[in-house]
Amino acid sequence: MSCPRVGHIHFLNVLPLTWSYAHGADRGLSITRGVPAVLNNDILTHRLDVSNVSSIIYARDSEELVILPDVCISTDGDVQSILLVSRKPIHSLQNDKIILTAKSATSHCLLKIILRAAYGAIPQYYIRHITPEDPVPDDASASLLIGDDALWLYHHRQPGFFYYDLGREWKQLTGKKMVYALWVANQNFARQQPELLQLVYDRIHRAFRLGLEHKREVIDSAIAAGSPFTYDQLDHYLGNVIRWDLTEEYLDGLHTFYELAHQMNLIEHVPMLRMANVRR
Ligand SMILES: C=C(O[C@@H]1C=C(C(=O)O)C=C[C@H]1O)C(=O)O
Repeated sequence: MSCPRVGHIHFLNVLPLTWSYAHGADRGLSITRGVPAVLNNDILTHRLDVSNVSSIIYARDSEELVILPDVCISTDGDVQSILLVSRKPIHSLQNDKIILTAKSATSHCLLKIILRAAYGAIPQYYIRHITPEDPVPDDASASLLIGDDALWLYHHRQPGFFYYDLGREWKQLTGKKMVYALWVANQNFARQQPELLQLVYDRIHRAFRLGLEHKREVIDSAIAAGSPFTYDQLDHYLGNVIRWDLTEEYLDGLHTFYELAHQMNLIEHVPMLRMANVRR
């Protein structure tokens, strides 16, 4: 039996899973680590069987994919690690130049929806590599960062910039929860290898549970490995800010996200949320 090829976004927002993979939960899986933009591409080009991907990617290729139930990366309000850093207050952005991190897909759409629907702005967007040390290039008004870069900026704000948490902005705009990432499987893999799909699903669930049971050790080991955050910052971020449960309320938030993205022509249609057929 060949190893299922599984993608893993190695941001701190899935640290309990990363820790468990490093402690044996990766047995029998072939894991590829990467940033969302790369894994998004890898699942669509069939280089992976299952992956943690940007939630907007499912809507762009829903015929080819199924969603793993009960797991996602989401928040109810503040996210801390998806930030717009701006030289101007958000309500004064108009047709300004805004740089979007090259690592993301969902946050690009989220920002476009928020600026258009809440602030009436249609800026010019450019995708570029940006660093937290120099977040807003001289030729731009604002930048969008995600993941550990954004979390670092959230805790190390530089004077002269305005910071906007897109989880909070989304909640203000819609009143809903937001799903940033899903675990999806390629439809062919799901159909042809149901027992391997079940193995991956069970592994991911058990790995999250194990990582959360060892939360103190998980955070200590990240700090010992050089993570530039305090224990309390990560303790709060993991579980109080970032959530991993894909319940009805989160699915409702995801559906609203797809509807607004469709209204703005960011996706061709609002997809049906098709769940993989696994024993839970
Ligand atoms: C909450 C976050 O969500 C991330 C945002 C993604 C995107 O914008 O495409 C993809 C995966 C998530 O890990 C984060 O960046 O920390």
